[in-house]
Formats: sequence, C-alpha cells, structure tokens
Amino acid sequence: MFEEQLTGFLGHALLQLISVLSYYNYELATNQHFPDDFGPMLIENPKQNFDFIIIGAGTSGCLIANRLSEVKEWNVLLLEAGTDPTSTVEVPTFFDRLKMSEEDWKFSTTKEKNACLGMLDTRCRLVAGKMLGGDTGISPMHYERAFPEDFTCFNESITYEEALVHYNNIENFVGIDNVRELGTGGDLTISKFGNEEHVRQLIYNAAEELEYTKISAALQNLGYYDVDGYIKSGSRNHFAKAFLDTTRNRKNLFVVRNALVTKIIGDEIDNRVRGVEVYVGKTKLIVKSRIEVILSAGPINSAKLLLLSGFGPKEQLKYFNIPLKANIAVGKNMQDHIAVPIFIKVNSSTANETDFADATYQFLKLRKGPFTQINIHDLVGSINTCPYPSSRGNIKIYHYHFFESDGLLRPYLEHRGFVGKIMKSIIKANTQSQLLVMIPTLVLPKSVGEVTLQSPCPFDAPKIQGNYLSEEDDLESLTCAFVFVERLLKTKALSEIDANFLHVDIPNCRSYKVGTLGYIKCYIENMGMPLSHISGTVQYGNCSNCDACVDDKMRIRGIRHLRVVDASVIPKSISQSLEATVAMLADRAAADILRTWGK
Ligand SMILES: Cc1cc2nc3c(=O)[nH]c(=O)nc-3n(C[C@H](O)[C@H](O)[C@H](O)COP(=O)(O)OP(=O)(O)OC[C@H]3O[C@@H](n4cnc5c(N)ncnc54)[C@H](O)[C@@H]3O)c2cc1C
Repeated sequence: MFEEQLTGFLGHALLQLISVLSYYNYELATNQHFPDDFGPMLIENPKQNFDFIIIGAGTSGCLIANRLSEVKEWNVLLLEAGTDPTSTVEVPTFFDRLKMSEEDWKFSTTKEKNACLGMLDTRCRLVAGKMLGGDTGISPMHYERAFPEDFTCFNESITYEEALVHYNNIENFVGIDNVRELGTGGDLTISKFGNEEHVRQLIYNAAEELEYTKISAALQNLGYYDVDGYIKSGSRNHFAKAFLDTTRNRKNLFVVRNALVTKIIGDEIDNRVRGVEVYVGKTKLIVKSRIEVILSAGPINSAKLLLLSGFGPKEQLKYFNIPLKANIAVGKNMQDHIAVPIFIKVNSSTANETDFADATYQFLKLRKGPFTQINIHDLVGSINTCPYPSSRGNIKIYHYHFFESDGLLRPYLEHRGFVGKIMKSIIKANTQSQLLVMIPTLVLPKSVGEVTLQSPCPFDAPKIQGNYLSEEDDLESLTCAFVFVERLLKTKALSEIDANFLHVDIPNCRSYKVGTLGYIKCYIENMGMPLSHISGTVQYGNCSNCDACVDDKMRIRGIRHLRVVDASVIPKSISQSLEATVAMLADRAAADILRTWGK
C-alpha cells in the first residue's frame, strides 16, 4: 500500500532511498553523537542525588544540559520521554513524513468551531517532537531570529540587545549570505538549503510584480527570502546533535531515554521543589534534585505536568482532586500560528529533470542533492495585510510543490487530517497537473487557546482547546492573505506557467459560489490548520498581579527551585518561527542559573 502511494519524482526517489537503506541496513541515525543511556543505572540506584534535573531533552533541554554540565562539580540529569532520533530524522527532505510517527506526540484539539472544519471530526492535529532534540527533529528546520518589535511582549524584561548576545552564543552560520550577521562561533550550525527549483524564481518574480522584492535572509521585515536552516553537511542538525555531541565525554551529564516524568514533587512547608516522579520504561522512580528542577517539556507537556503537579488554576485542580501548590494561570493563553494551504494547479512543466538513483547516491555518499532540501518550503514571503497590518509583517507565506501524481501528496494531506472528500479532490487534480501550495500563515493571531487536563492520569493526553480563528480579525487577516495569493496568480510571472486556483471539493462550502467572500471564508475555516508553533501556556511576565506564571528569570511564581524554560513562557506569538528565540531564552536562563548557583 505504502509503495503504491509513492509515485511521482520524489516518491520514486524516496522509495529508492528507503530500499537502499534497508538493503544495506544503512545507519544514518547518529546516536554515537549522544551520551549513553543512563536509564539502567538510574533504575539500579535511583537514590543518588543530582544537582539539576531537566525534564525534556528537546530544543531547550539539550541546550541547558550542555551549558550546565560545563560546570564539572554539577551532576545534571536529563530525562526524555522519547528515544534517539531515527534515520528518517536525519534526511531533510523527509521532514513532513515524521508527523504521526513514533517521534510525534500526536496531539489533537477538541472539536474546533472556526478552523479545521474540513479535518476528521473537526479537530486540528498538533505536532510535537518526542525524541532527543524534541521539535527540532520534526520541524522543517527554519532558523529565524525574532524582530526587535517581537520583544515588546516581554514587557522590557528582555531587550533586543540582550537577546542578541544569546542568539550569537548559539549560532554558527556557515555560508556567504550572512547579511543578518548571525553568530559564527556557536554550537548550532546554520546554512542555506540551496534548492534551485525553477518555480521559486517565478514566485520571486510574481511577488516583485506586487512590490514585495527579494530580501536577503529577512534583513528587512517585508519581502520574499530564502530562509536559513539548521542543516549541517546536508543533514538535519537537530538540537540533540548540536548540543549533546560536545557533552559526550562529560562525566557529569546523565541522559535517560524512555523517561516519562509524571509529577514534580516538593515540600509544601517551604514551597520548595525537590525532585520528580518518573517512569523509566515501566519502572516508577522518585529522583531528587539538590538545586533545581528545570521544566523543558514543551508548551503542551510543560503545562500538563505543572497541572498534574498542583501548579495551576485553583478550580481546575480542585475538580481533579489535585492538591494545590500554586494558584497560577497555567495552560491559559495558548498561542499558535494558523495557516491555510491554497492549492494551485500548474499546467506547464516547472520540473527539473532528476535521476532518482543519482539523488539517492548523492545523499548517501555525498550528503548532497534533492534529499538535503525541504521541497520549496524554505522560500518564505513576509507580507502585510488588512485589517491590522504590522511593521514586522502579519502574514508569512510558505510554499510546497507537488509533481504530477506525486506520491507524497497523500501523506501530506493525511497527516494533517483532511476528510476523505477533500483529499480525493486534491489527489485527483494532481493526477492531471502539478500542484503548487501557497500557505499564508497568520503569525500575529488574536485568538487564544487553552491547555487543561482531561483527567488526573499522567498517561492521558491533555485537553487542548485551540479556539483557532475564534477572533473575527484573524479570519479577516487570512481572507486578505487569500486575496493576495489570488493577485499573485494573476501576475505575468505565474501566468507563464498557467497557475490557477484549484477548486477543492469542500463539502461544507458547496453552497458558496467560488471566488466570493463567503466562499473564501468557508475555505479558510475548513482548510485552516495550526502550525504547532505553540507558546504562552506558562507565560512569562514581570508584573506581580497578572496572569504571568513565571517571573523574569522563568521561575514559577511563589515556588522555589523550579524553572520553566521552553516555548511555553513566550507570552505572545512572535512574527518569526520560534526555535531561535526558544534557544535564545534557554541560553539566557542557563546564564542566570550559572550566576545564581555558580561557585
Ligand atoms: C511540526 C513543527 C514544525 C516547526 N517548525 C519550526 C521551524 O521550522 N522553525 C522554528 O523556528 N520553529 C519551528 N517550530 C516551533 C519550534 O520547533 C518550537 O517552538 C520549539 O522547538 C519548542 O522547543 P521546546 O524546548 O519548548 O520543546 P520541544 O522541543 O518540544 O522539547 C520538549 C521535549 O520534552 C519531552 N517531554 C515532553 N513531556 C515529557 C515528560 N513528561 N517527561 C520527559 N520528557 C518529556 C518531549 O518528548 C520533547 O523532546 C515547529 C514546531 C513544530 C511542532
């Protein structure tokens, strides 16, 4: 079945690569980059004390573990629910195939009212990486610093100038196009993807006709650009590789896989956190921390774990009979970027001739060629639309290109959860023409969601109410972006390839005339989907009487020795992708920990 679906250029090439990998049992995954699994030793002796326990070896967890274990006197325990990234993670072009895999937490929202209406059961799928490296193992690897204006949400606790120091600490840009002056001495190698498909030049030309010129690595806020990526020598440079590799020989960093933390434990008398309850495989352990517990489980799981441990809204915890430790607004204020894929039929050929065997050889032997690329997803437009434009651009447009009868189209649609009729209509169109997908994404949404508990059982998924597009302004913004894409299709550049809007058969929108405002809104509500760029669930703030859960040092308010360091603390969606900023915050938190507890 899987093989039948893999037709089209990349589908064939993918199949070839997979068969070569399995025939030769080719090990692409690089677990030799990581410290050994300390799980068996921890089970044998759980009573040993650690100075720091870090929950989650994702983006923030790997970076913090790296920084803290630089201090030889500190013993650092890093607990990760997932395992080592597999071979698939290594190959950049497979980035979209990791959704719904074992390396994805596979979350979904409750039934939505204004978005994802064309998805199964009207639930939005949310993706989150479950492996060493976390989301950096599952994302398309875009690396973008936030804009100075994005820092207003930190209430002046973090200035752009301070952030620049930490961005620089992390980055190691290799290549010539470093106009934004990214750092060059850090652990995270960043470069360009180097895709040169003909169609991207046409998109650049079309955007230019609408006065959005090509900008270099987003030096300016508005325009089209080739985004930077954390890719190193043709492979994904996820954060476990970038930040755990150099720690391999340290004797004071202990990394445990298959370690699901189920509770943060402490003393009510002095409001002090003292360790965690964790299942290593099936073995339940209590592990103690001498200095701090650092929660870096990502924006959904960090909120869930805090709630399970008694840090959250009083009423909710009472409902689940969880003893209250701090009455704070955990789980409220969930922010995300929301996107709408617009499918476009391309009737002229835009394909570059590629030899499948050659592509496979190029990747396996030389780490070059199409497998080192992420389709044309590294081509990004940053534009401004009504009704509330922003100087940083309120809409990003991402791109994807499917060749005729492309076998990667079905998994693309399935992983996003589209209902059968919608899938069928798009796949049918693809048997006759190539498809270009333009994906306008609202990066500064007003709608706010919430993460709560489904039950007090730590093994149950949390309840996630996305509330996507619940604010009318958000729907208006995406409607304006949709109209912008229609204008792009009318440009001279895109007329050359006979690019036309694909009329997708969306059962809920059949009563609308295609092209009317009613149709566009219906299209957005049905096809609109989140990008899982989630933040805000444990929000940061420097005020004493507000919904902030952590202070400006990311410590849980009113609680000692517990910090939250991950995407959940960012209080408001930022206009750029999140990883660079999440890493910047982790580097800043590590510096603060070193200042506070260092000898
Ligand atoms: C599909 C996708 C694509 C994205 N694309 C981009 C992009 O291209 N560029 C960009 O800048 N941003 C992107 N983002 C956003 C960005 O990746 C995230 O905001 C950021 O990586 C989050 O980092 P984090 O440290 O908060 O959490 P994560 O990186 O998610 O790490 C959390 C880790 O904690 C582990 N964990 C969770 N619960 C427990 C527990 N109870 N016990 C033990 N371990 C636990 C998880 O398994 C995971 O490894 C993307 C996000 C997703 C999901």
